[in-house]
Amino acid sequence: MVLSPLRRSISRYSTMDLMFGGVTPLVLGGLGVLMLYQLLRRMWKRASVRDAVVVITGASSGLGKECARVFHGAGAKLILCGRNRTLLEELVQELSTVVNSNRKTYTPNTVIFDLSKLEAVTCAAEEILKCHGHVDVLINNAGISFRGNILNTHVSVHKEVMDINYFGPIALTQAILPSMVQRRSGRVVVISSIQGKISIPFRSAYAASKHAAQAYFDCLRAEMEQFGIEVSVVSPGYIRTNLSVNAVTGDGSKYGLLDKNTAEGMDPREVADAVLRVVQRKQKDVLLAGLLPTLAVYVRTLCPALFFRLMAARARKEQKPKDT
Ligand SMILES: NC(=O)C1=CN([C@@H]2O[C@H](COP(=O)(O)OP(=O)(O)OC[C@H]3O[C@@H](n4cnc5c(N)ncnc54)[C@H](OP(=O)(O)O)[C@@H]3O)[C@@H](O)[C@H]2O)C=CC1
Ligand SMILES: CCCCCCCCCCCCCCCC(=O)OCC(=O)COP(=O)(O)O
Repeated sequence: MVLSPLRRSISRYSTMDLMFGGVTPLVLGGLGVLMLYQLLRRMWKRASVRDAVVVITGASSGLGKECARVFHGAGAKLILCGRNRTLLEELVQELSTVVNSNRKTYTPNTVIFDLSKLEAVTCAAEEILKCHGHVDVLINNAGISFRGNILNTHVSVHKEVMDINYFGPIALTQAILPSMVQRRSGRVVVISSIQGKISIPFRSAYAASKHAAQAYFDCLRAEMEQFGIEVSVVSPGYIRTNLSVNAVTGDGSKYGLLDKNTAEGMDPREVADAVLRVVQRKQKDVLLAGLLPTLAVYVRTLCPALFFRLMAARARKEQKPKDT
């Protein structure tokens, strides 16, 4: 189309005017307002854990112990759970001596029980509720891992891992939920794993228990929303703890070794800080892992055939000496 010189200059003028005088500042201004709104919304949405009653299972070591330190520092009223009374009492002692000039801190309570014993879990839930009359945040952190070839694994071992990583936490959650529902308030956090999203060879019992937990807590999130109760699933990659040392093998014996991946894993303190942020920001489902494990989760979803090939190759390469 050929424009007359006058119409060309009007058209050019309108375009320039629209870009620099009209639309651009409007768009930029709009974006600025939107960003400010999002920032303020995030700040308003933040939940404080100060004075909140926070239950942490598996607080005697590793990630649970670091969560205890971080949530204590943030001013939470802690109820620390585990089987090892001595380790938990040492932690209470340590936390009681921490001086925090910024905010009031509380001496934690402890509740000792074995997650694999369902009656003990029910009694423990009653004891937990008696501490402060309610629970604001339940962090299902305790867990055990597994090392073994499926061919040499007793079904009783699958059951043991499932009892500790799945049935125990869901029994505890269900025992505490009614009081949360009554108060129309509360948050349930579960420390799952990247292996709740993908399954890698020689981890069958562990990966299965973490997948089960992911499914259960996703259902719980949907069912609890109407009562104002929120659910967070946190899925970390390797963390530098005793998880591999405490892992169980196919015949039920302890694995007892610190794996290289675990030794080179994330600092538990950083993961604990991230768990605090998950609670404060009310995040629902969070991956805490490096590029490769995160990529693996996407490849498993988008290109499963490739993922299965990679895992089969890994299985051939990584036969554990204990399994041959
Ligand atoms: N380390 C890692 O690489 C990763 C860990 N995770 C998850 O983090 C969570 C914490 O593990 P982590 O700190 O690494 O490992 P640790 O072995 O250091 O800690 C495990 C905790 O679970 C408790 N626990 C184990 N069995 C039972 C039981 N039968 N009843 C009650 N408590 C029990 C232990 O306490 P006690 O002995 O006193 O009973 C201990 O405090 C687990 O759920 C794990 O799956 C997720 C991804 C990566
Ligand atoms: C073409 C691109 C392909 C990319 C796909 C890459 C596939 C690589 C596989 C990576 C596997 C990551 C496994 C991570 C496992 C993990 O972090 O687990 C956390 C734990 O719970 C550790 O428990 P464990 O008992 O196993 O120590």
